[in-house]
Amino acid sequence: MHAQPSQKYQPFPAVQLQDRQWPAAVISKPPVWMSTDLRDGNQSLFEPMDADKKMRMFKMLCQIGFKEIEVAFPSASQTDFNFVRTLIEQQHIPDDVTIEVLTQAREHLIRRTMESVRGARRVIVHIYNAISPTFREVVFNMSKDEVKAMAVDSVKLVKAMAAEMPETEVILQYSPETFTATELEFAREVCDAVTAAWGATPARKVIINCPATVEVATPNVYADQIEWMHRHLARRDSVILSLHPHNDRGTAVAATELGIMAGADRVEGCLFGHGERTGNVDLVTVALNMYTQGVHPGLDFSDMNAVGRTVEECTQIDIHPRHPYAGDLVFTAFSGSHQDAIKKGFASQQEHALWNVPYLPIDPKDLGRSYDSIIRVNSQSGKGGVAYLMESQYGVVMPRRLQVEFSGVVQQYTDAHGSEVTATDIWQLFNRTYTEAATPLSFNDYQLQSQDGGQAIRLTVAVNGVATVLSGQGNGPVDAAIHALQSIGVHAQVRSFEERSIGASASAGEASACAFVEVVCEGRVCYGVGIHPDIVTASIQAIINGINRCGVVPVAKEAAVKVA
Ligand SMILES: CC(=O)SCCNC(=O)CCNC(=O)[C@H](O)C(C)(C)COP(=O)(O)OP(=O)(O)OC[C@H]1O[C@@H](n2cnc3c(N)ncnc32)[C@H](O)[C@@H]1OP(=O)(O)O
Ligand SMILES: CC(C)C(=O)C(=O)O
Repeated sequence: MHAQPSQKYQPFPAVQLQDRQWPAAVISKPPVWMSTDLRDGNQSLFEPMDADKKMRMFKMLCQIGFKEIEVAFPSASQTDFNFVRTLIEQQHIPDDVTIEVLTQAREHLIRRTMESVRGARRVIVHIYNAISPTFREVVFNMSKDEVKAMAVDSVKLVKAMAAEMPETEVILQYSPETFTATELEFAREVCDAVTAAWGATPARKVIINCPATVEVATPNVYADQIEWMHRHLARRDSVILSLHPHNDRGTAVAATELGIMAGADRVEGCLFGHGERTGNVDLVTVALNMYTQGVHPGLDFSDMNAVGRTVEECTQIDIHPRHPYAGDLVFTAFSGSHQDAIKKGFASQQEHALWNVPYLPIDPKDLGRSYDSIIRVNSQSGKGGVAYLMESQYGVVMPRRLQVEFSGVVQQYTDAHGSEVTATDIWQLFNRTYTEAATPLSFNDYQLQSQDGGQAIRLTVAVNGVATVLSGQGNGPVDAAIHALQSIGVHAQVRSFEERSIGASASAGEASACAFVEVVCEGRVCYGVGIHPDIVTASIQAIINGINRCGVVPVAKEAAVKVA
């Protein structure tokens, strides 16, 4: 890198607009959206879309709700020309959708473009020429007047050709390409000349599209430029003021939002920000940002996964896992405090109340995303995340002290393995630790009888693999089992006992009771868990697992009856 970047690059000059209004504006309605996925998006792919992919993308854009779609640069290739013809001749264009075609402001290209749209019901013909000083001097070697004439002559040609095809409603769009790098006075002069040459009226508006062909400044500068145009363009009531931001500085979304606040009526961009270099503005993000402020964008992303898949297949470029609203990881929290807050947020969220879940700016369900991957566990995670997965995937709601204990077990595992643990891994770890602590004692069977206002139990256990029948009495089955175990020298107390039902699920099996017992034995305190359709069996299994985990060593007592 240059040691003195100021010797190579200069700061973008501020726009003289002292009384700018946009900073206080609020976006309260969506702009007109124009998807240029099939043009700007397409022209920047390794492999431009073939006819099938273009059609697939076109149909999806219609389904999402785009009413204006730039479908091709027809003079660029036969594929593009034919695609426009197919759309028109095979009547693929819904009544409420207007296709758009792009051409340079050059006569032979305009003629070819107009030929491509013959027979269409309605079409936006989009002409552009670059007008900034660099293009005037370096690319065209033209004066300002010559560059303006290039635009105006092209408009006149489109107008004349449109008059010869009365069956087609032709809407004119003009883009002063490289607008953001152009003197504002000159940009306005060219645009006003275009508006006049077209004869725009409030009933027959012209679209003036001001592109950030290359994003060259902070988004507030773009907003100033747009507000300046909004306030200075002639016949503003006959003009649809449009934005076409690129993302060279990574601020296209911000520039678009500020541009709308500054007075723009319309936005051009691509899904997931495809387009030249760093891409066009991502329309998904702009639209859903609006949605999260309570403004419906008029575009439907309720099956985001399907939209993402189609775009990936058509462009052959993957969506980044952290791409706003759409990436695989954007509804995922790995870190403990985030997981804890999300878990609590879900628990307190009422069905029809305003959305208020920490760390999630949008309800994933609104985009057809499930909650499944919201919490994922690695070494950065805490008890909340582990508890969330146990509950959401297996229906097991752990008592708080068990959450703390088990999260330590998971932490040891993630530290040892280094990578993410799945819900299945956690479930296996849980069972290995709490429900399958089968030595030295394991539960076989029980029989209960009411006796003297309490319960008498006949408990069959295996002690180091040897089946043994024990008897005991108590004020309930748990108490009776604890007493029965004393006959083999196991002196345990129950410090806490909770039993919950866990619903039938693919992972946990049939509907069951889940007993969590905190056992004090041999000077240690350990949880044991039992899961079984029968609640007494679940409780006794939990006690025995807890006792085993305490490291008990049972001894044979006379009261114990060995079974052959
Ligand atoms: C910012 C944008 O994304 S604009 C859209 C850009 N998209 C594309 O270019 C994709 C399709 N393009 C093409 O297929 C071709 O470039 C065509 C059909 C437009 C033109 O093809 P060619 O005539 O072979 O010219 P070529 O591609 O070499 O471009 C150079 C010509 O374009 C002109 N040109 C270059 N930039 C511009 C511009 N921004 N505005 C108008 N004319 C331009 C040049 O002056 C030059 O014209 P000349 O041959 O009369 O000197
Ligand atoms: C043709 C224009 C609108 C363009 O694509 C650009 O300036 O980026």
